[in-house]
Amino acid sequence: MSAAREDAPLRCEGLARSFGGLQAVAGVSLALPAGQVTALVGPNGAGKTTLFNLITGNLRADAGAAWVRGRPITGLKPWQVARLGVARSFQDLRLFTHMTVRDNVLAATERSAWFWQPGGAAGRKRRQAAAEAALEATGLAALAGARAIDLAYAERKFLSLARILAAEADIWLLDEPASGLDPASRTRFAELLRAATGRGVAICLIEHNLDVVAELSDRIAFLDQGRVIAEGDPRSILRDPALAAIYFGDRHEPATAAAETTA
Ligand SMILES: Nc1ncnc2c1ncn2[C@@H]1O[C@H](COP(=O)(O)OP(=O)(O)OP(=O)(O)O)[C@@H](O)[C@H]1O
Repeated sequence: MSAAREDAPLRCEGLARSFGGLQAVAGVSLALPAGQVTALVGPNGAGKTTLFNLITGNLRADAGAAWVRGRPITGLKPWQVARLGVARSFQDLRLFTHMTVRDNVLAATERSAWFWQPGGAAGRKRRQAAAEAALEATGLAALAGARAIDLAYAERKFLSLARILAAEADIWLLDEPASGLDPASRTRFAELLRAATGRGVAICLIEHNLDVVAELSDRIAFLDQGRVIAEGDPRSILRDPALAAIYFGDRHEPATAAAETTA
């Protein structure tokens, strides 16, 4: 194994999980380098969200292991993984919809409180400051007193990101964080990611929009049928015709395609 892989803040080896007869994740080994955005790309059902769930402890792995800064996390509960500095967002956002924007962000700081922040009044103050900074950075400060349920779609996406920012984690797992964002919001989102990688955060992003992937990612891991089948530089992966065929659902073997053409 390369030194870079060993040094990565988050690393997994041979993670696997099936549901009944379906092998959703079939032995994934992956490292997330500090200060880089890794896009997890692949067709629907490739196992991307399941992989996140295995890393964060939301699902138990059948096989394999994962480490945060060299510490084994396999078998830990989600809150224990969070307290090691892994922050995660969900496709369905999972906000506390009837709480205020500020309280949503504060709740995220509390989950990560033990190892990262001092306790008592000083800890509370620091968490409040982190929450306010996250609200500022995501453009939500003016909406801090609004209920999450009353936010527009893009604002909810930024609230989800503000929760991640406030947790002061150095590993971010983001499940389709940019989907449905208008171009201006996407630019703001890209700036926030760049600022985070500039601080050394390791980011893994599940993303279906390949323009967003090209714009945001430093590297791609291409997942298909539960396996990483290609990994590396976005330009070469996005130009690979075989991967494009898998991504867009055209899995015809040449013989089959010929047979169909002549039928
Ligand atoms: N809890 C579950 N029970 C049964 N099957 C599941 C469960 N979670 C995921 N699966 C199945 O595992 C496979 C991988 O799902 P997963 O959601 O990880 O894929 P994905 O790559 O994230 O897909 P998408 O891009 O559509 O979100 C799919 O066939 C899915 O139906």
